[in-house]
Amino acid sequence: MSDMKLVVVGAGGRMGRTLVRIVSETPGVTVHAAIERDGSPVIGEDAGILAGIGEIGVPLTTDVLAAVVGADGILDFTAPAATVEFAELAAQARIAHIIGTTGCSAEDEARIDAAARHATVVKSGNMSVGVNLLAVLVEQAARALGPDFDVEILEMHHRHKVDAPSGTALLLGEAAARGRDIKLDDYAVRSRDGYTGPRPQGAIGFATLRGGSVVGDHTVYFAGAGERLELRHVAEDRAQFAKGAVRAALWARGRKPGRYDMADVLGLKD
Ligand SMILES: NC(=O)C1=CN([C@@H]2O[C@H](COP(=O)(O)OP(=O)(O)OC[C@H]3O[C@@H](n4cnc5c(N)ncnc54)[C@H](OP(=O)(O)O)[C@@H]3O)[C@@H](O)[C@H]2O)C=CC1
Ligand SMILES: O=C(O)C1=N[C@H](C(=O)O)C[C@H](O)C1
Repeated sequence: MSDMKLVVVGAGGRMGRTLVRIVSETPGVTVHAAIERDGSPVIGEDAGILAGIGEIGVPLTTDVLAAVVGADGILDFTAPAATVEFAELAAQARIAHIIGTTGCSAEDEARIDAAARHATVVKSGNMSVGVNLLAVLVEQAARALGPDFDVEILEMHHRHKVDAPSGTALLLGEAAARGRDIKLDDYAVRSRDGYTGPRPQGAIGFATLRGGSVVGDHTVYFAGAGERLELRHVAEDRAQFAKGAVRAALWARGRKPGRYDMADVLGLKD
């Protein structure tokens, strides 16, 4: 089979540069085009040079319509407003759309669901193998320990991150809620300030730290009376997210349109 041709959108960003590097290093996939937004100072630069791997002959452009011609998939770690537009484009082109973008609203999610009628969409708040396995363990722990153990999720990311709680923290919260057979939205406490009163029974709490260059730290606490379990993941390198995204793209190739996540890709669903 020929190489899978992938369009990297947001190719000048932290994840975009990492994706260009990982796609270039991975057999079976190739960088078909590299897209940045209108007005970006990196337009015209070679995507490989920007990614620190030397020239690959793919200049950054703004022309995403031309980019999807002949492409098999889009790798998208950008921003919600951009992602919903790329989803519609992927649907028109009937190709795979791998979405790592976090911070999407319910309305954005509905537009992505609609696009997934025609595109093969894999979307996850975290594309690493480790976090997706952690989510399985969190679901099991929540089921076994029950509501007597208070669930709190602490995350820390670099100073540039614009959304909170992180997509990963929410993914882990969903896993805990599944384990308890409840809906996260009914129990989530996403921030605390001032005279909050005691902790509501069964709450799933979130706490956010931002600073420096932290790639991504997540700890799920199960705090009981007299004992505490802590499940933790530390991302040391963005390459793990990019490798997960490439794995998702290869998995999505030729698969019927629909909405999938990394647990589907990794075979973690029963
Ligand atoms: N699911 C996962 O495993 C992971 C998800 N993420 C998520 O990925 C997203 C990006 O993170 P990160 O790389 O750190 O952020 P960056 O801000 O470094 O990169 C985003 C890039 O997308 C560009 N962009 C925004 N809008 C458009 C558009 N309409 N067309 C083309 N390019 C556009 C930005 O350009 P400009 O700077 O000009 O706005 C920027 O270059 C975040 O939502 C983050 O949470 C990150 C890591 C892992
Ligand atoms: O913005 C980031 O950097 C990251 N975002 C994702 C998230 O919101 O969880 C994944 C990872 O932790 C890095």
